[in-house]
Amino acid sequence: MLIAIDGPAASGKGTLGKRLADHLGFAHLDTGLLYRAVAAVLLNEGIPLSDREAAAQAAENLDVAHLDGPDLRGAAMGEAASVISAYQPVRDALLAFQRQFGSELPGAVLDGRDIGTVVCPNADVKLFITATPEERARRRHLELLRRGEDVAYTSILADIRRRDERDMTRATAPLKAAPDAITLDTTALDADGAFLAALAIVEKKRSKT
Ligand SMILES: Nc1ncnc2c1ncn2[C@@H]1O[C@H](COP(=O)(O)OP(=O)(O)OP(=O)(O)O)[C@@H](O)[C@H]1O
Ligand SMILES: Nc1ccn([C@@H]2O[C@H](COP(=O)(O)O)[C@@H](O)[C@H]2O)c(=O)n1
Repeated sequence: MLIAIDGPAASGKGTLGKRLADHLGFAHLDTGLLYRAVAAVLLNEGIPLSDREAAAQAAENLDVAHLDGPDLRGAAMGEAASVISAYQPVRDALLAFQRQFGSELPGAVLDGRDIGTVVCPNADVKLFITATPEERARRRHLELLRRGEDVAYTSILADIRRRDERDMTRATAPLKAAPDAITLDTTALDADGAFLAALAIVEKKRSKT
């Protein structure tokens, strides 16, 4: 079974994806980490994010075995990832790995921006996770504070709005719900509530197949 989760920044896709995968015994891929890792190569080597060729090359040579490290999860890397993810050759270079991850396993959960629309259009369950920008900024603010990054709430909110706008309006694989996705607004749900609501959708689908 393949579960596709899409949604805007800090909506809780990764948290939900991991929790669903752990509960169901599935593998989980946070595809945002792929774009963050490509951005990290450029930033670490002092290459401008506007260098499309260097970004494409970094994506082609990406070592997907090393997608960890606290730096990748930081605010600056999210912003940089959003810039290079708009380049078609970068997306092309990362597509095969994502598709393969989903198809060769008995169960997988992938989360990102274009999973239900481009990467796994035939996913068994498609979820589009949302929350208001203010609530998402509140969550990200708490998360960054916990990690020792003292960024102002207003700056995080502006960052989230800018990233959403860029991700939704880009020409290639824009962030949007697939026509057959179920939208889950988690503004008033905590992480447990979001998990239970998503699990109910998955279980309903499983009982029919
Ligand atoms: N329903 C929820 N209620 C409150 N906090 C939540 C909820 N879901 C996730 N969180 C918290 O919000 C923060 C952002 O969640 P998460 O990283 O899962 O979002 P994301 O959509 O994967 O973000 P990004 O797209 O930027 O990678 C985390 O600190 C997480 O613990
Ligand atoms: N399938 C995806 C996943 C991510 N992106 C881009 O990467 C940025 C960072 O992603 P996070 O989920 O880690 O926040 C994001 O803003 C997108 O621009 C993507 O294009 N497609």
